Amino acid sequence: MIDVDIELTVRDGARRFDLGVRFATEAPFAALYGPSGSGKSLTLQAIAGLLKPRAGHVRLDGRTLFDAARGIDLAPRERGVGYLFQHYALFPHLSVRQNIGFGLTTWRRRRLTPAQQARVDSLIERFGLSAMADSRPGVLSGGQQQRVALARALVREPSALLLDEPFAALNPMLRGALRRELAEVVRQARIPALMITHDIDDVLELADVAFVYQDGQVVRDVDLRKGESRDHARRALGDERPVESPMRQKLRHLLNDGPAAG
Ligand SMILES: Nc1ncnc2c1ncn2[C@@H]1O[C@H](COP(=O)(O)OP(=O)(O)OP(=O)(O)O)[C@@H](O)[C@H]1O
Repeated sequence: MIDVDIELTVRDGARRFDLGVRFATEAPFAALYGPSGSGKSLTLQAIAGLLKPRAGHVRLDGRTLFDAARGIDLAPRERGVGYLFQHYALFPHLSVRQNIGFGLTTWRRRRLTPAQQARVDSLIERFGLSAMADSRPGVLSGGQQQRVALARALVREPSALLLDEPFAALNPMLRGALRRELAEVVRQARIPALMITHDIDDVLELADVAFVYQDGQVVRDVDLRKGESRDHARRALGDERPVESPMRQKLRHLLNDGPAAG
């Protein structure tokens, strides 16, 4: 269960941006959907504790991470959330193994305990990264880099996963396959995920519920589990593009995802 109700303002010279959003859901996979610059990343940063709202609260599974009125503001490390950054933010000078283990180290203690090392190894195996565990991120494909970033986000056994445009760095050919992979990882980890995206197909393929952003506010929420048609969901999400013909849809699936079933 994630419950967010926050107000914050950021300034950049004479420019200011006001964010005032409120949403709550028990859905395992929620999306924050909206145009560029509408406040999605600021929301994720506030949930992770990287930005401090001036008012409101953030609750996760009944735990209060932030509450302005009660003076609660947990440090990012204490919040128990995994963060997958846009473009992954892997350390180029560290190996895959060191990147994954990084979240478990501190300034004072750089070496992992045997138990922590075992956890890193199990993630390396689970994500199919054994052959490249000692390689640096620069030599990996986009999909492999995403897996390293996901393993790093999960290494501290978080109670929620925050995903900032998880497919932004990938070419369209890879997106379909990696959406399925991400869905499987989130299902296996049994923790709720909150994903931000401005790609409507990410929402339609992955999310149970979507909160639609506009100018720093949530203007609509859309329940995608109702079993209504994709076209209906598209319209509810505010997608004005003309509806795709079945032939074009099939072509797009063939191009992105390989042969369609049936
Ligand atoms: N640290 C900051 N200081 C000042 N302004 C900021 C800061 N971070 C974001 N902004 C501004 O706040 C607004 C919302 O930014 P945000 O990154 O949340 O948008 P977004 O919906 O995530 O967009 P995108 O999909 O492009 O990532 C933008 O106008 C942005 O320029």
